[in-house]
Amino acid sequence: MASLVSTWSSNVRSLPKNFVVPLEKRPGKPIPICKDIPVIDLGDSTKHRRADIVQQIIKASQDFGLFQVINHGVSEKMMIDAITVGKEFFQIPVEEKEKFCAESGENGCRVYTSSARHMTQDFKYWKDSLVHRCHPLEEYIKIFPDKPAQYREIMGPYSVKVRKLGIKILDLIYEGLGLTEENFDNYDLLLMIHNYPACPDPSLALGIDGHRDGNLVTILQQDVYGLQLFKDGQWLGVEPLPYAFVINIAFALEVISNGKLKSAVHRVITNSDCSRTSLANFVNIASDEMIEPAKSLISPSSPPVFRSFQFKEYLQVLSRNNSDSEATFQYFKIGSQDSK
Ligand SMILES: O=C(O)CCC(=O)C(=O)O
Ligand SMILES: [Fe+2]
Repeated sequence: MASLVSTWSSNVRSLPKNFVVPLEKRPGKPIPICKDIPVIDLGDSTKHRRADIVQQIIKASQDFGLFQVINHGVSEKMMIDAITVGKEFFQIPVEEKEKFCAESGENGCRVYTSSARHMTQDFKYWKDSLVHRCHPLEEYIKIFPDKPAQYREIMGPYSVKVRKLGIKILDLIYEGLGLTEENFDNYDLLLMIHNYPACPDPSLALGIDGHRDGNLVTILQQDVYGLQLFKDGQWLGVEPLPYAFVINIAFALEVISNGKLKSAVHRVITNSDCSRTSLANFVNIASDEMIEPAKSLISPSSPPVFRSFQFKEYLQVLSRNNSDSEATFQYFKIGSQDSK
């Protein structure tokens, strides 16, 4: 049976009941775009400019946990091609698309509606997602979808460039935190392509509820408005700037920074006019490595705020908590009532 929202959404005029989110989660009144979210120019990294960029990134990561970057080294053409082919994936014939819905394990390529753990939720999010790992490319290119025809040819080089950008940003952040000698060779990249079809009733639905990402940093390309950041008790709209990437500080980086940087709580709302596509690139530490507050940031006056764990433990706790990233955050926080 056709299960993906993108397959049938244009045929429905009202929101199916199982997509109505609980009252307290509904988007509420329209949220304007926030012009204060920093936009950082990564071009020109002469020595003086580099120190300035490091400062801007650290400040944005402390104040917002989210910022945008421009002049980041990924060409406009590459960005257009990537989002176009991502959109096209959700338009391939239904039988082709739904073939990917069968579970194919952690190292496969999967397509699903709502979130990976929607089975355990009473309601669904108004989105479909395609997910696969990207690094090392020689190993993973064969699991990339073979439709649309240009998918591998476009997303292969895109993922390499985006991973490079992620490492550049992490390098700047580690410099700002005073951490050195990081070896980035084994850092992972997971790509999620989200498709949020035009929604018959955006006031009752959500693309995805408020959450923190679990990895180090997420590099997000978006086409139309929908992303919101939770800061100081309110939601702020994140502007879809052409050719910019949104950089999200995620949980593992908050842990490594011992709480100096803040992971961004964010969500996505839907709209009734058009579909929205986003490419979320999750840069992460290798899955078997320990995630823990950096030793150089720990002292008697600055004790560890989080305990050490492997990413696979994070995923287990997240799953046990029904994908509630706040409960998962508290679990790893030292001194919190929910911590182990
Ligand atoms: O679609 C977006 O803008 C954000 C998606 C997201 O938050 C995620 O994949 O974790
Ligand atoms: Fe996210």
